[in-house]
Amino acid sequence: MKYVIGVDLGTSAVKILLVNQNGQVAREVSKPYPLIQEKAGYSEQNPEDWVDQTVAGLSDLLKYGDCNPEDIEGLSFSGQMHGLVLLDENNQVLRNAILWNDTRTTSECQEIYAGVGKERLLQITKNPALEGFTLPKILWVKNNEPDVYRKAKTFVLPKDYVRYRLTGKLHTEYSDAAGTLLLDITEKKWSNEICGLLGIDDKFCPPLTESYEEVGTITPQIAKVTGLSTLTRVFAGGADNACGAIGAGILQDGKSMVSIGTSGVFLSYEPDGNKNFAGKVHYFNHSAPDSYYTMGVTLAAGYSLSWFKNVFAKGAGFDELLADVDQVPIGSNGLLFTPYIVGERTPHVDANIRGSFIGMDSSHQLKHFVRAVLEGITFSLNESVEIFREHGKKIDTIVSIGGGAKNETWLQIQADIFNARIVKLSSEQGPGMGAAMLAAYGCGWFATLQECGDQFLKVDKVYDPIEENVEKYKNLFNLYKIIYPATALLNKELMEYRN
Ligand SMILES: Nc1ncnc2c1ncn2[C@@H]1O[C@H](COP(=O)(O)OP(=O)(O)O)[C@@H](O)[C@H]1O
Ligand SMILES: O=C(CO)[C@@H](O)[C@H](O)COP(=O)(O)O
Repeated sequence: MKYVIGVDLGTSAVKILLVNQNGQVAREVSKPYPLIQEKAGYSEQNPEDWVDQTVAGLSDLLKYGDCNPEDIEGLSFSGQMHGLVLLDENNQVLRNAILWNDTRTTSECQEIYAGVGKERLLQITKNPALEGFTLPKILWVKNNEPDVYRKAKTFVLPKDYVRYRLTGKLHTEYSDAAGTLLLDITEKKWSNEICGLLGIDDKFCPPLTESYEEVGTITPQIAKVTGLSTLTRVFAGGADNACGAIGAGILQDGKSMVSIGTSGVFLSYEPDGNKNFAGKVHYFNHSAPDSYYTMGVTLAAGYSLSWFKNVFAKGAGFDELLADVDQVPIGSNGLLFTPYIVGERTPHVDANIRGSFIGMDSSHQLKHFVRAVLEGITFSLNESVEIFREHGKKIDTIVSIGGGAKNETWLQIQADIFNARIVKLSSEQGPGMGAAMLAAYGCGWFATLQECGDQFLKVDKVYDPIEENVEKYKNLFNLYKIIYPATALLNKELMEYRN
């Protein structure tokens, strides 16, 4: 039997899947790493932690999996998007990576608009300047850490750095380049115009390739420590949402998915880069050939739940924490939660907004708060679904992936709030599966990714919306939407009290 490996460099952990030629997951390993949050709005990770944990995970996979290393034909990557990894002339890391959920760059976003112009930026990149994207982070280092910036010769995205350490070859690929705000996404070229207007040397941008291109093989040194073969072919891989979409079978017009990982995403396939959403949703190159996707992003989706668990139920597992939520009625006995604990992106581009529990009552117990958190995260994603529907998209079926797809009650809540059929696949690890599919396609096992999906992806269960619940949630959603405008000013004023 032949195998491929998909490495998903998530925000909470690296998750590695060993997948056989039939698409069955033969073994999976997960290795966590910490977030570094020095101040409110800051979010960093040490790239060395990613490398160490990926190497440790691959070693475990090889040690305890019963497959011959030579039978692993290909390996590819999926990675958290937008994170800035700055490298010097010897490709040494210059500082911690600044992540996608770091919002320190509001003034750099203004600098981008002032230098490039809002309209021109949207024409070239199809996206607005958001704090989470890579370009504002590059400018932040330029403005605030000039000594570090002077030494920087190039940058890459998180999974590109790990791939570099495994192969010795440095690249990025279009799906992650699209999230930098430096790519002309329809021309598929770094924008010399944006670089020029913002004083960035265009040699600073790394070489570009396609997600399914072979970029190298495993170095002898990495082969020695992990047990991998130096013959295993390495393919570039993609942004986690592009890979998640591949792993959820979002490969044709009309297909949509929701992903609840650390962030939350509602994503829809686009056959071309020519639609106009006026920057209200993100518009990026897909990792599948000649295609795109659009998405709305909730910054703290699964992260709101893990934050809640760590603060109020430390030591409990997710299954234990969620065990009673099906006994709590819709609306959590009059308790609403907004998941803005690190600011928000869609539909409210606001680095200052913070979360709320509205309607706390002395009768509320832990389970009411937990259900309110699940409902609030899902309401936030429904604001993205609403934008797509307002733009004429028909959304009646949504594939659900990520950690949030592990819980049955939450899947039914998704069906009822989105008013759409929710499909759960046999593996909820969309991004890792998408990376494995890119490797399988790159190895020539299938003529198209679609053919690979037909073989690899299996529906486990579907959840249909329940009419009575849909009606109740429609009313609650209208109340939920009042919270943002009602709390925006309050949260702005509270900014000075946050460290
Ligand atoms: N059993 C579970 N039930 C519900 N949610 C879960 C469960 N396990 C994990 N999660 C949620 O999934 C999130 C992690 O999802 P994952 O897709 O692994 O994230 P990432 O790719 O960002 O590292 C956690 O923050 C948590 O909110
Ligand atoms: O910033 C975005 C997308 O624009 C995030 O979706 C990141 O790509 C992180 O993903 P997860 O770790 O939550 O999967």
